[in-house]
Amino acid sequence: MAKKIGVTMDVGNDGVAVITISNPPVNSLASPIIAGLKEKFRDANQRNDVRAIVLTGNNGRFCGGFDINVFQQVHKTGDLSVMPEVSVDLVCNLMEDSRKPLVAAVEGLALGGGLELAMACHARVSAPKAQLGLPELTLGVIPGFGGTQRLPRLVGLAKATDMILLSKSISSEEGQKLGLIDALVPPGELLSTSRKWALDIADGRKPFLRSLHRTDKIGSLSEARAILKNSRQLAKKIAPKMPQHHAVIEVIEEGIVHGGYSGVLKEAEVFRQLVLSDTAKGLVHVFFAQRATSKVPNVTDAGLKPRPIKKVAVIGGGLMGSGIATALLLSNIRVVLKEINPEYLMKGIKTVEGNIKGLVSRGKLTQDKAGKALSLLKGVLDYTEFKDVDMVIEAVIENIQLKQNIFKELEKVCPPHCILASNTSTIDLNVIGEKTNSKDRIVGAHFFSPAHLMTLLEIVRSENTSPQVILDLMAVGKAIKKVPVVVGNCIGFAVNRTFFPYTQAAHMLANLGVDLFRIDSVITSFGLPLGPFQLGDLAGHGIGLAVGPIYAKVYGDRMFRSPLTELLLKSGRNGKINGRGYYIYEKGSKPKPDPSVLSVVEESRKLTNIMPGGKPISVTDKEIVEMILFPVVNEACRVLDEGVVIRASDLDIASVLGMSFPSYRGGIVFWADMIGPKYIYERLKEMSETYGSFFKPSRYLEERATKGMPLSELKSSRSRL
Ligand SMILES: CCCCCCCCC/C=C/C(=O)SCCNC(=O)CCNC(=O)[C@H](O)C(C)(C)COP(=O)(O)OP(=O)(O)OC[C@H]1O[C@@H](n2cnc3c(N)ncnc32)[C@H](O)[C@@H]1OP(=O)(O)O
Repeated sequence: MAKKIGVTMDVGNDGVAVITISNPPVNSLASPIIAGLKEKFRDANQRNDVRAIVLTGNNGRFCGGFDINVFQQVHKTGDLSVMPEVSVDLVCNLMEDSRKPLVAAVEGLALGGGLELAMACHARVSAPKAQLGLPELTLGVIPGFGGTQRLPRLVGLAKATDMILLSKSISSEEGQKLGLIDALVPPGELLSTSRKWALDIADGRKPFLRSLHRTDKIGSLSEARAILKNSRQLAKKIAPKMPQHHAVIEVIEEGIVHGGYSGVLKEAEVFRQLVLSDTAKGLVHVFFAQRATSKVPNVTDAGLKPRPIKKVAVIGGGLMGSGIATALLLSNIRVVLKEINPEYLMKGIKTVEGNIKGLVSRGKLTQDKAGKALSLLKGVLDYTEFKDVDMVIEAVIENIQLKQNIFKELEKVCPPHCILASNTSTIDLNVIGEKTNSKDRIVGAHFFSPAHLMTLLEIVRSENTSPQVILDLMAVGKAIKKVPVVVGNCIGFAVNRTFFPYTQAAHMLANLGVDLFRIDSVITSFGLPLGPFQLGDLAGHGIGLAVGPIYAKVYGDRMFRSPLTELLLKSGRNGKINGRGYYIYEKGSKPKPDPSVLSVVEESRKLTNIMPGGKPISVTDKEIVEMILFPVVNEACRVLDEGVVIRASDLDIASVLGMSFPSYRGGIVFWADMIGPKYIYERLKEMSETYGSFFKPSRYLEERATKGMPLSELKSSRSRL
């Protein structure tokens, strides 16, 4: 059925015109909606039978904000003319300065431009539990319909800057306490109360308040300056690299110093600059890329419905298993945690308890909810409880035979509908299920550590996994607040496979004589939270040593065999776990670079002997970024070429959520396309001529570079999905 898009106006006998936005699913402000609003407000202002106006949204949602597709259009064309002129002629002139009172009837959500329209009304009536906020900064822009000026005038400067900088939504209940919402009424009374309110204003029984003209919540100039000083510090702390966080404070300040209207004009000017920034391009891409992951051909469009998953068994109470169990429990799913002996089981349960207590102490979970979550956990030592589980997630050590035996056993003890998932990060799913007749219900559920905090869930399908099983796991993933990305079966899957050259390249650079702490600092300046060496410390070098040969077996042609990890372990450094790696880890203080590790690096350099003429190479910071991240792009090309992901943007999301690749760079493929495949290809070619085949450009990259095509444009190729 075609979506009904438009703006309607119904004028009642009471003289109230109800203007309704319809643009499913969130009533976003697409160009025809904005044009429709202008037309209806003009009409309502001119008609003699209209005394007052109510603005609302269809289907229980007021408005999810400006249509983000328009930003994407601007990014593709660079043409700003598709951005409508709204903030003055619609929001100020036709709405706020209208002689006829205007009331917003809010339900469901009023976000971004949606809340901005509501704030331009002369009063706001809301149904309970509506979500109110200005999340524009998450898209690399700032509010553009006067929100930077009206929110401070309605809720006070400190609260407004907090909501805007942190893109934090509040409920309509909180909105009422703050003065953003004038009345809270049950949904059934929303329109009648709003109509009455509008007429009360028209008849002088209630005040005719124009938000932009208000000053009562702003305080003195010196108070305002003190608040803005704190905001600047907050922006510096939470988003040092984001231009929009700093720009929005300047815009708010303009309005405080020179008045709201001046602020509105500055807001429009700054908005136009920011919307074309690389940050906005990256963040808008990530917004759509994340939503695209929920569309999986032949799975989500096959007319299937997810089956309910009420009870899940987790095998293995180690770091991963207990993290997975925690994530499930927090979403009210019953969990059976299985271990092989009471000691390990107790340790697993304690870890789950610790995870949950940690959330309580950080204010992220109430004591009540923590108690409820823990009451859903049952520790077991045998398979009796498995007779009615809907899903099993195996999270034991990476041992092929052990996993094969477990799956063989699971086939016997679990009901036939039960999904059999493995949290393996390296072992082929076909091998894991080799000894079973249940290959259609075997699937990879690859969580990232710590599993209760990291949002990515790689759902790994083999050629035998059934669409129903994939759909069910996607639904569980969403229920436990993860972003599921469906990927194909290969060593390392999408994320670890794409990023295995990250550490390798770093080791090569260190062996070529570049200071490892400099490498980490250059990479964190680029935007990753941890450089490759600190990341290695966090994962533990024992793991690095164990998985190395597995990768070497399949990707050996492009591996740099570095002795560094082995030497590190020999010198008693396993990373954060034992307090020493490249850095020193002490409780309560930040990791400190350990200068004594340099002797280990020297030993490695002697063994590899790759420094040209025995002398350290000299590289710029830009070259360091390229030498570390272009090999990652090169592997991403292979992942795309082999069809390990459905679409390039899935790899972007996977890199952002699984590797913390900076979201404002849009993910690994988006970033590479911004630089241009040709440049990357040429640089890798030069590097491979100087430093060897580790850098050799892949066929896919070469082809894209020669044809001038972006990496993200997939041809239907050797799909594994
Ligand atoms: C002066 C110079 C000139 C200036 C002129 C310009 C000035 C602009 C100033 C205002 C700027 C803004 O408002 S910027 C926008 C601010 N708003 C936001 O950031 C809200 C973003 N949306 C969300 O957070 C969420 O989608 C939310 C609304 C809570 C609903 O969440 P749900 O989980 O229910 O659903 P989702 O899966 O996320 O979304 C359902 C579908 O709706 C789409 N969708 C959601 N919000 C959308 C939006 N704002 N625009 C387009 N599409 C949107 C998603 O892509 C999905 O599409 P499918 O995947 O295809 O189904």
